Parts: sequence; structure tokens; C-alpha cells
Amino acid sequence: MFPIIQGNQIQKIDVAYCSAEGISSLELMERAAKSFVDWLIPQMQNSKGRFYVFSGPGNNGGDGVAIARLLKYLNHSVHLIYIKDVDQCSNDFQRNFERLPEGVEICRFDLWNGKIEPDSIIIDAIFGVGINRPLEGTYLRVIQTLNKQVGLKISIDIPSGLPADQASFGEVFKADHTATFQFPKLSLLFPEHALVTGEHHVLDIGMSDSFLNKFENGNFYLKQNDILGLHRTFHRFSHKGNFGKVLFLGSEQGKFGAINLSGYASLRTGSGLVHLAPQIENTFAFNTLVPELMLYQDSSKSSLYQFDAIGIGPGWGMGVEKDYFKSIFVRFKRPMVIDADGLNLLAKYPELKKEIPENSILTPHLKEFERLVGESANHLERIEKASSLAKEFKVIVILKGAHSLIALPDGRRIFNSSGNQYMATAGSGDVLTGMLTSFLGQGYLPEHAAICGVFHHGLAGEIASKSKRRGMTASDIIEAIPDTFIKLNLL
Ligand SMILES: NC(=O)C1=CN([C@@H]2O[C@H](COP(=O)(O)OP(=O)(O)OC[C@H]3O[C@@H](n4cnc5c(N)ncnc54)[C@H](O)[C@@H]3O)[C@@H](O)[C@H]2O)[C@@H](O)CC1
Ligand SMILES: [K+]
Repeated sequence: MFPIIQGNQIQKIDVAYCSAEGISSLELMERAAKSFVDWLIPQMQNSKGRFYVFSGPGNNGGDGVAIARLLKYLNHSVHLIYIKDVDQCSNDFQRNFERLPEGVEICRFDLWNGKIEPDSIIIDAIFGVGINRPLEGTYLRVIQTLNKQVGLKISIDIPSGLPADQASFGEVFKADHTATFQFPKLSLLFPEHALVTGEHHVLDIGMSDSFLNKFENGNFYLKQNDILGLHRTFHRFSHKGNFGKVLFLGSEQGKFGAINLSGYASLRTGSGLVHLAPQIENTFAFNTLVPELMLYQDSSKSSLYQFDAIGIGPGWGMGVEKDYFKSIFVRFKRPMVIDADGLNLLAKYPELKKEIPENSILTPHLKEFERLVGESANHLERIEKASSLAKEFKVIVILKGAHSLIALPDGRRIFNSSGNQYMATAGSGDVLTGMLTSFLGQGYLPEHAAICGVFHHGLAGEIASKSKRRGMTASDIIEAIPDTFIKLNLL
């Protein structure tokens, strides 16, 4: 997993990395510029190959100058507009400025005519992770001018004006794409910044996970390779008991789909036996939409011990009695998955939080999370609150959304990389509950069940949306679950 390093530590890392690798900071900047250009060129497709690079005074600006040179070497039309006098810019900016080849159109911002030819690509290299205060004066004018321009806009490392680890504090460059070096900066993962970061891409500049781990401060970015080693393997003699017997409690009258989706998702994730216990008087009048699903009549007196894992909450309704709810914790005693109305009931009866079995997985979306812990001023505060909840009650909190956060009881916070906007559809959360419960039932450690569940869920959404886009449904996500195992070559 990439650690997500704080913005104010990044300069220190650059120095340590250059000394460990025996390279100069100028060489590191060259690597960054090259990785950017290697990524950029295939993205251009129908563009005419005309670039306007806007460079600020620090090393982000230096990256921009180096990129202008590399683009010129590839015979593109390149304009470089710099903002501060060159002799006041960073050393590596100046070294790169001296190396600019003939043919790059160079102009200082205050002398620039403000014209950008149609179909040009605007590259924002004004500020990177060194931003430490809101933009004002000329810098503010530059960003305001560029935000009014039409054309594809790409930010280097981070959109200028956005601080690396905090909520935005002023005007920010509005990028269509952000190409960020080595690991995503924390603020690129905040939903409220979606309109300025555009789509983000992580570019490798050669720093290994083990090198970066020396500087970690608890935040990590989950990649595909990270989950491969977490999976359990099963052999030829495994029987359905090895794959887990799971139960879903939920679905009041009128919401039959909810636990059907969870149950079916858990079958597709590999569960051996799946039971549904709907919240209706006559359980056996319930319609299981899939023949492999079985019904179970639960009461506060029945034993839940026969199940390897349980998932509670999808479509449950708010009429569930407090004592019955508590009895589930007391009777099962082991980690379980709590979602939807299970969480809303915890918000209604907060005294029950302390009864939740340790290492259970809670999966609130933003609204359910707000009901549980109150409003947050921004996503950073939300992340802190999720982490506190996980630590205080020794549970795993999965805060769902783009880049779902997995907050672990030991304080680590893992941000997911898989998934896309098409997954914001009815029942998508019920599917996640099914997958998480399935992994728990197959004997995965709760932490591994959370990580694998979240990653596979996002990957299934990516696969299903290839042919369905906006028309993708939760059932399509379920049908794509087996393909996630095939894609990752998991037996
Ligand atoms: N390992 C990495 O991550 C690498 C980073 N590089 C680049 O270096 C960048 C960081 O460079 P720097 O630390 O020079 O930071 P910046 O390029 O963001 O610039 C910081 C400078 O701007 C000033 N400043 C900050 N906020 C301001 C404001 N609101 N108005 C006016 N001036 C302001 C600061 O005092 C400082 O002089 C990264 O974002 C990245 O683009 C690459 O060159 C090489 C590799
Ligand atoms: K930038």
C-alpha cells in the first residue's frame, strides 16, 4: 500500500530519496517531468498538440519548465508562461529554464496577451504541495483567468491553490485531470474537491513502498496488488462448510430486495450456504429471488452460533426493538457487518454501540455517518471522526463513497482506489454488505475482509459499468463479482 505522505513532509522525502539513490534533486525533477509526459501523450488523442504551461515560482513550476522542454523535443507547439522573475524562482526551476530549447514561446504573465488558441491543452504548474496560504494578487488573477478559459486542463501534482492535506482555503485551479506524483495527496480524495481535481492519476517516479513507509503517518492508498496476498485459498477437498455459512437480517415489508441483494452478492463472492431472515411476521412468506438462498426464522431466543458470519441492516426498517437488536450482539458475540438501518438504529440507541462485538464492520454512507456522529464541516473532519469511532469502539468503519475510507481500530486509515461514479445506484451498499459478510464467513480476518470486500466491490462496479455505464444496477455489480476473481487470477 502507498502511504499517503503529508504535504509538509514531501520535501524531506525528496532529500532522503535523492541521497539514498545518489541522484540530484534536478534529476528527480527530470524523472517527474518524464513520467508526466509519458502519461500525457497517450491521453491527447485528437488534440492538436498545442500546450500552454503556466509555471509558478517553486519546484512545481520547475516541473512545468522541464515538461515544456520535453514536449518541445516531441515537436509540439509549446508556450511557457511564468509568473515570478526567474532569478526569484527555485534553483531547479532556474536550471531547467536555462535548458529550454529554441522554439518554446516564453512570456512573463504580466506581459502575456491572454490568448490561448482553441484546442490547446492548459498545464497548471503554478503551485504544488508547497502551497501554505490562500492565493492573492497576481497568483489569484492567474488562476481566475485560467478558470475562465475553455480547453483541457491538467494539473501537475495537485491543482494549484489546493493544500495537500486540508480542505480548500480559497480559489483553486479547476482541473479536468490531476497527474500526481507517487501517491495521491490526501485532499485529492475529498468529495468536496471533485470539481477541482477532476480525475486523478498516480504517476510512479520510482519511490518504493518500503522507502515511503518510513514516513507513513497512518494514511494509506489501497492498490490492486495489495489485496492479492490477503485472499484465502481453498483446495480440491474443500466443502461448502469451508466457504462459510452466513445469515442476513433485514428487509421489512416492501424492501424485499435489500437482503436478497446481500445474499446473492455473498453467494457470488463464494459463500457456501446463505440464509435470509427478513423482518416480517411470517418469514416463509418472503420471496427469495434466487433459488440458492434459504430462509431462517430468527428470534431473540434462537442461537446464532451456527453461522460463521452475519450481516444486519439492509432494508431492516426502524421498527426493530432495541432489546432484540441488542440480543443479536449478545447471541453472536463475533465480528459482524452492520449496515443501513442497523446503523440508523445505532444512531437511535447510541448506548448499544458499546455492545457491538469487537472488530465488527460498520458501513455507513455519508448520511448514515452523519446520523451516527453528527455533522462535519469537511471531509477531513469526517475522516477524523470515522477514525475516532473505530478506535473508541474497536470496530472497522467503512465510510462509503468515492475512495471509500476503511478506518481500522488501530488508527490506520486506508483509502480505496477501485470503483467509479456509476456505482452510486440503489442497492450498491447492500451488495457490499453481502461481499463483506461473505469474506468474514470464509474465515478472513475482519481487517482483510474489509479490504478485500471494498476493493472487489469497486472492481466489480468498474467491470459491470464497461457495458452499462449509467444504466448499471446493483444486480449488474453482483454478476461482475466472479470476474473480479478471474481478473486478479485468484483461484
Ligand atoms: N517527490 C516529489 O513529490 C517531487 C516533487 N516535485 C514537485 O515539487 C513540488 C513541490 O515544490 P515546492 O516545495 O517548491 O512547492 P511549490 O512549487 O508548491 O511552491 C512553493 C513556493 O511557493 C510559495 N508559496 C506558497 N503558497 C503561496 C501563495 N499562496 N502565494 C505565493 N507564494 C506561495 C512558498 O513560499 C514556496 O516558495 C511538488 O508539488 C512537485 O510538483 C518534483 O519536482 C520532484 C519530485
Ligand atoms: K499544480
